[in-house]
Amino acid sequence: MASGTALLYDEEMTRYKLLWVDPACKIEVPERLTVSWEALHNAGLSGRCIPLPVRQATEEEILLAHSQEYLEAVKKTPDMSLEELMTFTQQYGDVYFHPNIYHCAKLAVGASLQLVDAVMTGKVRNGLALVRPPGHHSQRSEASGFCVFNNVAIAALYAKKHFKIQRVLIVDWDIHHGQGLQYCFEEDPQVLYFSWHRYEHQRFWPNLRESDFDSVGKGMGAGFNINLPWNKARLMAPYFRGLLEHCDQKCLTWLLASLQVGMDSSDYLSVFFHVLLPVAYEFNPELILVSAGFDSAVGDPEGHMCATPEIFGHLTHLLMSLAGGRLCAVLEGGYNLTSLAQSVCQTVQTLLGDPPSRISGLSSPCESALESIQSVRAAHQQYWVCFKNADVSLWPDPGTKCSRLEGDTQAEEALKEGEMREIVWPEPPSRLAPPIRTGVTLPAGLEDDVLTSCFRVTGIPLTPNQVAKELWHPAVPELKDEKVLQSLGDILSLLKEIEKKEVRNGLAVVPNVSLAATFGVQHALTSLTDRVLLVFLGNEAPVELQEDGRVMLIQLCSTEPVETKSKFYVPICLKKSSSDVAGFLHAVLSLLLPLAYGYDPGMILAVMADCSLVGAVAWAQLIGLLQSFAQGHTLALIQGAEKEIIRVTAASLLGEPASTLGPLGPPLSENVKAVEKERQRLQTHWGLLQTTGEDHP
Ligand SMILES: CC(O)(O)CCCCCNCCCN
Ligand SMILES: [Zn+2]
Repeated sequence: MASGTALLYDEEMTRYKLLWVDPACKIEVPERLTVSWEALHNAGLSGRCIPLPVRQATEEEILLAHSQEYLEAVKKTPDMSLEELMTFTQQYGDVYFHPNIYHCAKLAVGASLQLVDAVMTGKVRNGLALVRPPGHHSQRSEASGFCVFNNVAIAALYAKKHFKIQRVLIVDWDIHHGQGLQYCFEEDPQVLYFSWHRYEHQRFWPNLRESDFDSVGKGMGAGFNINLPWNKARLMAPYFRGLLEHCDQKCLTWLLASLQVGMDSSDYLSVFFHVLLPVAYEFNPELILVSAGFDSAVGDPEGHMCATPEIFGHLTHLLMSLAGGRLCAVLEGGYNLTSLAQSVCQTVQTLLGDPPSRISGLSSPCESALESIQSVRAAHQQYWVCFKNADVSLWPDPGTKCSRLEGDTQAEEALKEGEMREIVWPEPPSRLAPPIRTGVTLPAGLEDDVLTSCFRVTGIPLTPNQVAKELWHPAVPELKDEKVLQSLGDILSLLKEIEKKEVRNGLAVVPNVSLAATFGVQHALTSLTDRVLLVFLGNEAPVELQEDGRVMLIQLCSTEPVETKSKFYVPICLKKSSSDVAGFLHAVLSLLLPLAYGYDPGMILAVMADCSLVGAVAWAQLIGLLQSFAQGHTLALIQGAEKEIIRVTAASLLGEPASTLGPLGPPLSENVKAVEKERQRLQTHWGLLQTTGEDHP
């Protein structure tokens, strides 16, 4: 199994810059690379990566995505005078040339291809290419938006050609629409292109009608282009204009705060749960390319978004469950040197396997984001079975100009200038990863190769009255069984190792999983955290739930569950769940993940009481996704000695990417209905469950 994270960087790519005055281009500066590289170095992250040399792309490689005449034209720029460069630049939009930019553009492509080689040959598991110029706006015969060659487009075409892969997912989280990628792959069903971008009903650059959600791809490529437009824009009502003239800095700050209309982490995660991940799992990619633009982070002069840098640690982690973890991230935009550097570090730290930091204060997606989510799901409903049962009342026709009050550019600029001075955000919390990743307690005789890299933990068996004290549980005969008392002692020592931050997560194979789960929850609540998420696969849920919210129980069962009104008890009844992998996944993505992010637990207990409910691969996928939470503090409890389940659980807890679920059939409609019913019931309590705007129930 491949391991290791590649990091590609060459300071040669800092040796070009804007040589004349152009307000549109002044933000694309060499320091973008140097601050990112230095931040990775100072955080001790670059030292944990595998450095790979960049190289110049060959002409043949560039011609995969660009025309000969365009290449010939760009080839002439190194010998051009300043005037000739300015004239040459005029023919394109929002981009600039420099005598050394052709050289750097070849290095940016070459770095991307080196990364694809290393990942596809298994030399590394994943990696990041820190490059400039960026690429996702450049087209076959045209430079655009600071881009000269389309790094990620060439990487995808190169991967298809040299590694014979047939399904590449491109995730473009840059705040601008990568129209160059859309044009390149819109008829290609082998490359699924997903982009979110500021759109504001076509008022935001590059102001293209085809950046809207109804551009779904063409011909054979229909369904393989997903645009998620962000349409909320600051409403510069004319009466603000008057106010501005009398506005001092304080009032400007207040005004900005009330206008701060960028999207935040709740919006981003909702799009992952309800749009990108369902399609990505159904597409079942063999490789993930990320057009990693960080102008979608807070503080960026282009993006004006509110999501703080740690969100990129989560977005990266959620994507690492796909394609067997083969993920190549290539830098695109990002112009606030502080949030750019922090976001790059968050991304690399997750690629290295460190647990994402807890994200608190998530709420629900804003109304505008819900409109976009609903519109995209409706537009793609005919192409992806995961949206088959989505509420389809299509949002206003695409491309409608919302009745926005026209912006007042002078005031808008004033706001922006003022705004840039005002935005501050907390440093991302440090993400300590304990020295030992996985502790394991299991009955003797269950040796297995993967378990050797776990840390064996054996506790002192509990005495019956110790249990009576620790366990608010009616005394049951099992509590006399010395195997049970031993396993409770083992769990106690595992939890203590986690509590002491010696161990990140743990696996216990137990004789009685219900007692173990009850004991684990109660001990975690007394010594580790005030919120435990218990994910229980089996029909008899162990714990009585106090409605105080200190435990959230998500129970996957096969028999009709009890009716419940509780917002902390979520029974998910799935029929034939072991064969309906798509139904299981739908429950995980549209219900379990949003709930867990909204609940923000300090500990996760993942309990497999009944091995027949889901297959080993689906369970391993779940264990991987659950490590997004609680700084990776996951305790898996398994009853019985299903060797395959034990092995995949340990492998996933150790950070091995779960193997892919393979092509997914349509989910059983009764299972989708059961999940949708729960989602409807709970979405007023847990906002991340929402997928539609208010007006459309
Ligand atoms: C890689 C990238 O997507 O970040 C490039 C964005 C280009 C933006 C051009 N317009 C700039 C207008 C200045 N206010
Ligand atoms: Zn951008």
